[in-house]
Amino acid sequence: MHHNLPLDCPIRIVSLKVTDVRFPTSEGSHGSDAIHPDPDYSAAYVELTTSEAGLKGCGSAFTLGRGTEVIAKNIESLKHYVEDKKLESIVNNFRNFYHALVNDGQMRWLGPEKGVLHMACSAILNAIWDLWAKVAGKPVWKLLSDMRPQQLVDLIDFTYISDYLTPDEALQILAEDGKENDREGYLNANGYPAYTTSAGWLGYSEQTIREQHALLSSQGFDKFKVKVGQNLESDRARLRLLRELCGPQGVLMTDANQRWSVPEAVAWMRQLAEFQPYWIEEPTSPDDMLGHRAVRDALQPLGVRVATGEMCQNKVLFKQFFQAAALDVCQIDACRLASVNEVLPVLLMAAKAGVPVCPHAGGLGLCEYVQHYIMFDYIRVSRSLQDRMCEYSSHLHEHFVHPVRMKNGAYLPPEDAGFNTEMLATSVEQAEFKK
Ligand SMILES: C[C@H](O)[C@@H](O)[C@@H](O)[C@H](O)C(=O)O
Ligand SMILES: [Mg+2]
Repeated sequence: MHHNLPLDCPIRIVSLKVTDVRFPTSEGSHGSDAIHPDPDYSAAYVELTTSEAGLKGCGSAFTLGRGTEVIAKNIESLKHYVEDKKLESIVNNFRNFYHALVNDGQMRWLGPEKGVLHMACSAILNAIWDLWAKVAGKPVWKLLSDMRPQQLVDLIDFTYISDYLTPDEALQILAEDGKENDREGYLNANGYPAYTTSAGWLGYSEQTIREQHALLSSQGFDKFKVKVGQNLESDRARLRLLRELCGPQGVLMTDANQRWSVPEAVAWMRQLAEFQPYWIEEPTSPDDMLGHRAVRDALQPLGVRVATGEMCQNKVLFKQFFQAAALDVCQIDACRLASVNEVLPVLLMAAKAGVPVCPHAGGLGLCEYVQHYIMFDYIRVSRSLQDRMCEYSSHLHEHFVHPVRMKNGAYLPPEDAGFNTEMLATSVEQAEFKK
């Protein structure tokens, strides 16, 4: 593998520090849905200090408040994978490093590759990617977009997925096509299309929905997601309101956050179909592939797609969702999948399956992460914007050193080196949860 860092002296990771940060978003019902009535947007926030003064890698796992300390503890148990290691030795053998980390012989019993432990791995890997991109002097999407196909394939651990995607197939998908389509230029000029959830949280009053809709449409948004699943009459009222506000051309999505059984999902969505929802997100358990498939089959005649993925535990489950044709829209989550090394194969499997990827981004820092994935997906993987849009929520960006930049309801490609995930020191200090 030849990533070859442009370094004179190798950079060593000196220490890993993890902080439990929590913001009281539930006070304003921001982020609320049918199954999470009081989310406090939080994170286990990792900082890797290095032998280079002032240079650090920052990453996180997004959480909802209580329980963040559990992920933080898991991260501490994995410290020795990075402390006193050279960055070069990690990224030049990234596939092996990744495999060793997510398969730690003792910790693995708590997973494998799922739940708290996998999110802990994600936070650590996210911080390594931030560090690598900073050292390379590029934003992560650009670091990836500039890699040769083989370099990208070398980042991927094909364990448990090679029956669906082989390294050769991955190479073929990534093989550079002519530069005649200037997709990077397109993104710089127009940005990547987004939709927003910030007018549709379940706990918002009619007045808040109206105010948020007015504000967000003045910022150029014309696609809105509405939380559903708690009360049918209230769902119908809120969808009617947003349909009125958006007009017949506006795009409306619905999100049930796993609230229903399969038959309930179908019956409930039949009652909402007249408002023409573009998709229903997480209609049932995130682990129930065949259930999703049944909902998809039942709703197809109504023109309602099935979206899922924010709680899809790993690349193996995503593989099965593709194999079972159980989803129309793939919603990767940047802190549940274990960073770039696992998002990459999911993007590639989605491309093989012909499924658009529309990342999940309601949460702390998720917009900052996923913008890198959509830019890269457009430039090197799917090479398409057809049926694609990335979630945007407007909360807590002010706590980041380099927050997302939006223009006319679209994400502009990030320009700063790194993963845009470094938080302001003052914010970390203020939001640190003290027991
Ligand atoms: C608790 C969270 O805000 C979720 O409601 C949120 O991530 C949501 O599912 C989304 O799709 O944005
Ligand atoms: Mg959702």
